[in-house]
Amino acid sequence: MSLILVLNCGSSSLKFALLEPSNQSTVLSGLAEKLFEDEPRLIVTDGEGKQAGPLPGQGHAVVMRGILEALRSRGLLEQVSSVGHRVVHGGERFRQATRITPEVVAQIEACVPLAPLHNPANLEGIRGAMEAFPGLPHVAVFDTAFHQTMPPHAYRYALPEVLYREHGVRRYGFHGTSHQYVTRRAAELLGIPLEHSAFVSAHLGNGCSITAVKGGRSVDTSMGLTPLEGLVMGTRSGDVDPGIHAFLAENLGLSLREVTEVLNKGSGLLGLSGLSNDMRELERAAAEGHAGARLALEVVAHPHAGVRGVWVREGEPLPGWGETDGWEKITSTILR
Ligand SMILES: Nc1ncnc2c1ncn2[C@@H]1O[C@H](COP(=O)(O)OP(=O)(O)O)[C@@H](O)[C@H]1O
Ligand SMILES: CC(=O)OP(=O)(O)O
Ligand SMILES: [Mg+2]
Repeated sequence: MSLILVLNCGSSSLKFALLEPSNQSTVLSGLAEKLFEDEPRLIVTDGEGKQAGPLPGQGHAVVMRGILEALRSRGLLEQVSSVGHRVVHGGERFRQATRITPEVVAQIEACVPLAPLHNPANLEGIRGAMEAFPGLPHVAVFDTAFHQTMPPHAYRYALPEVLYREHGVRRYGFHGTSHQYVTRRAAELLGIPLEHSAFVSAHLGNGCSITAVKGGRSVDTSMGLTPLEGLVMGTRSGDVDPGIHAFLAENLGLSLREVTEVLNKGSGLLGLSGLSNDMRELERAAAEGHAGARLALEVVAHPHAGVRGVWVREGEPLPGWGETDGWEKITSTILR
């Protein structure tokens, strides 16, 4: 068998799958979540069922070793013929999946400042897998690529033109593979030809984004220059008044790096609740009366949390709604 290993190094999790390309079946898949918390675990699913085991440390590199062991113990290591990597930020350079070369790695590194929670994790996955499978083709699939069809009025910020022209300051959008997949699949299931379809797709996990997809092409999305803009997320603030940076710097003496850290890692559900970035835990705590957890759920359900923003920006009602990733029950609250 000639199998494709697919790796998705997310901000808080690592998901992988081993695929049989001839019939698109999944031979093996797995998930390691809460990678930076106590006692991270790897759950592997194969034909026999699910097996969960502790990981000997935190972070993506440790999970990579766990995945290789899971493949080795099942005699699958030698059957891997290529590796696909989810990469979050590809800037304007990458409009499609791209074979990874040292030059491509350098470009992904150059985008680290634009996706500080993600591109470093993606690079760890790439380096770990390239070490494990040095002779195989590795391909990067970019979150940003699907959104390259957005028109300028959707991707340009109302900022001086020179910032776009010389420094690439624009909306890029993320979770593109996910939005593309769910809207294609939704059109298929509804029997609508893709070119006549129109959907709003919500990707709700630790990172959250919403995208307007018309005729199978992304026309607008909530995430921006970085995956910080838009919806309230696990540890990310989503939209805030841009004046907040100056306020925090001038009144609390925070450096820009510290402000970025607060907005990316200490905000969102975690910041609001003071308890957790995990929707499951917040739902439990809210049911038990935890005030912070309740507030966090109310804030994500509020229209200002941005779910309706893309819809409104697009200017016309879009009939379809697709949803994906971690959150399972929250959408009905949001759409209320
Ligand atoms: N069954 C569930 N119900 C509600 N929320 C869930 C559920 N499972 C996972 N989640 C949420 O999804 C988050 C994980 O999102 P995920 O997209 O898998 O991670 P990442 O964004 O790092 O890839 C968790 O922190 C939690 O908030
Ligand atoms: C771009 C992004 O937010 O990704 P994730 O959901 O993996 O955090
Ligand atoms: Mg995610």
